[in-house]
Amino acid sequence: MIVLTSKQMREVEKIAIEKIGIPSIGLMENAGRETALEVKKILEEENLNSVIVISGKGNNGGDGYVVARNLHNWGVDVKVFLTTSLGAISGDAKVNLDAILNMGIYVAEITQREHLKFLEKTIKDSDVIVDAIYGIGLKGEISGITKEIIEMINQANKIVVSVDIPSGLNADTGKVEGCAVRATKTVTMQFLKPGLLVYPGADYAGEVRVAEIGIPYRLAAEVGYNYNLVTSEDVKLPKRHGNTHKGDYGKALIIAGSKNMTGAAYLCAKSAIKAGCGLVKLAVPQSVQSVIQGGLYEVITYGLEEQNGILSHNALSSVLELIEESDVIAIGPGLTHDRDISQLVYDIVKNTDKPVVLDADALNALVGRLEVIQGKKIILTPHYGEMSRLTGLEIDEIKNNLFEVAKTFIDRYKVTLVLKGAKTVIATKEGSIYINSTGNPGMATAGSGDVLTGMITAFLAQGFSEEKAAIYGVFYHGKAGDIAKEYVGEYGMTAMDILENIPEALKCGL
Ligand SMILES: NC(=O)C1=CN([C@@H]2O[C@H](COP(=O)(O)OP(=O)(O)OC[C@H]3O[C@@H](n4cnc5c(N)ncnc54)[C@H](O)[C@@H]3O)[C@@H](O)[C@H]2O)[C@@H](O)CC1
Ligand SMILES: Nc1ncnc2c1ncn2[C@@H]1O[C@H](COP(=O)(O)OP(=O)(O)O)[C@@H](O)[C@H]1O
Ligand SMILES: [K+]
Repeated sequence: MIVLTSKQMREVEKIAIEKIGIPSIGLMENAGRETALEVKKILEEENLNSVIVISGKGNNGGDGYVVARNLHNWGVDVKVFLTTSLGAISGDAKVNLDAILNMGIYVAEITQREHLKFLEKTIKDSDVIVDAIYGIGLKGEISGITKEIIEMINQANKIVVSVDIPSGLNADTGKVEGCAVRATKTVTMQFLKPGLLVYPGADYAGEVRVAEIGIPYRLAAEVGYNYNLVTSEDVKLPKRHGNTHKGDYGKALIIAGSKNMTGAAYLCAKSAIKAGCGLVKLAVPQSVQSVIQGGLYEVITYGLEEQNGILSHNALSSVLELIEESDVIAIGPGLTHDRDISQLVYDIVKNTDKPVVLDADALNALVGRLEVIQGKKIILTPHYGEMSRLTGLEIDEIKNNLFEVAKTFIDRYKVTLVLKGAKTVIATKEGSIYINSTGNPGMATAGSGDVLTGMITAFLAQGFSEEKAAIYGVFYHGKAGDIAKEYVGEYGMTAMDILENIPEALKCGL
């Protein structure tokens, strides 16, 4: 699903209005009416009837006047409060402000602190608040009286419908600019915005609905959009052809495990098989081979050179031989981290041009010498901690700038990046960003990432590009977690529960 940044949104609006000739006031009418219909639905469902619209001085505020006009026409008790003076309103917003004034709808200015008491009382007496203070025109932090108004909205414990984006949210990053409205529902115009889809923005946006306001969809391609929300529509699975055999679904080699982390290797290999890989080979330290083999009926295991239950650099030639007979490789889950492993991973990556998924300790192994991945067919799957080690950035810096961090990384290394988190972000070599829409907090459990690595590897083995394997792997991993949640809930969910629901998740894609 297409997602536009505020800059791209302005570009499509400009083309729609200036090149195509769609009247801007018509777009505002549609935006306001769509929001009003949403509010009406809520009022009817909850058997409520009074609304307060709080408008700012720009076009977001203009949408608010249209909401008020439509609700008034439908018999709703509606009042409008401005966070600015009436004289400051211009353009299409002014046209709509004049219309509601002419209709006799109540309009008040909240420009001084002494007005706040009255606003507070009106909010208290209203059932629903429409937030039309700022949209995509917000610049910098909110301060002063508007900040106090937003805090008042949040403390009121009312149903809040935000127009386009919750006021105070950065539409591009999801960052809170000083303060932001906590919406029950956000009606966003024509295209999703990135800030609504990642935290903290996603928390503030509540339920998001995209309203069609009359801007042609094709304009998104014209401005070269590069953000996408991955939904079930985007990850349809190809039907398998009858006349095929296991060789057609790929041979994967997984290099994983150590004496204290046999489970990681198990989870990863089993997940690859469950996600449809034709043949999975698992290379582990010799001394743990028999432990890991138990229960892994479908996987061929190899015990390689090791020291104290950890793979040693002497395993390199065996690994390279196994790679010769494989289509794709995954390295990392449960390897542990030491200097020998680090050199082993480095040399494996250096010596192959086949698609490789790098996870967990394989990422730690490459800290400080990432040049080796440059331009290769590589997918990295770091969580924020691993990303911090790879880039030297603080975890908070990564969390607050997911898109920027991901883009800077792929610009430099030209690989595929899966930046794992509550909202996983995938950045592709070509500079596109995909935001995942599945998954739940039950998946914040040890071994969940190993399952993901197995799934991405399986899609790669089945002939998907790195980009598609990453997108499909992340989506269906989340989907398997969502199905697991139906059975075991979030508290008790384990990586095995996710793994066991991979087949059910994949059935949804056919
Ligand atoms: N242009 C169009 O074609 C359409 C725009 N629409 C609406 O218009 C919105 C964008 O409108 P605008 O561009 O007027 O912008 P906004 O209405 O989002 O707000 C911008 C106004 O707030 C002020 N402002 C920005 N940051 C501030 C800060 N930190 N502190 C104090 N004041 C600040 C600006 O000076 C400007 O006057 C969209 O989000 C959408 O709701 C819709 O009506 C649909 C059509
Ligand atoms: N709150 C959450 N909501 C959705 N997905 C989550 C959440 N927390 C974790 N996940 C997913 O679970 C996986 C955890 O991976 P990782 O941190 O590598 O775990 P481990 O190293 O224990 O295997 C990632 O794919 C992540 O996106
Ligand atoms: K808003």
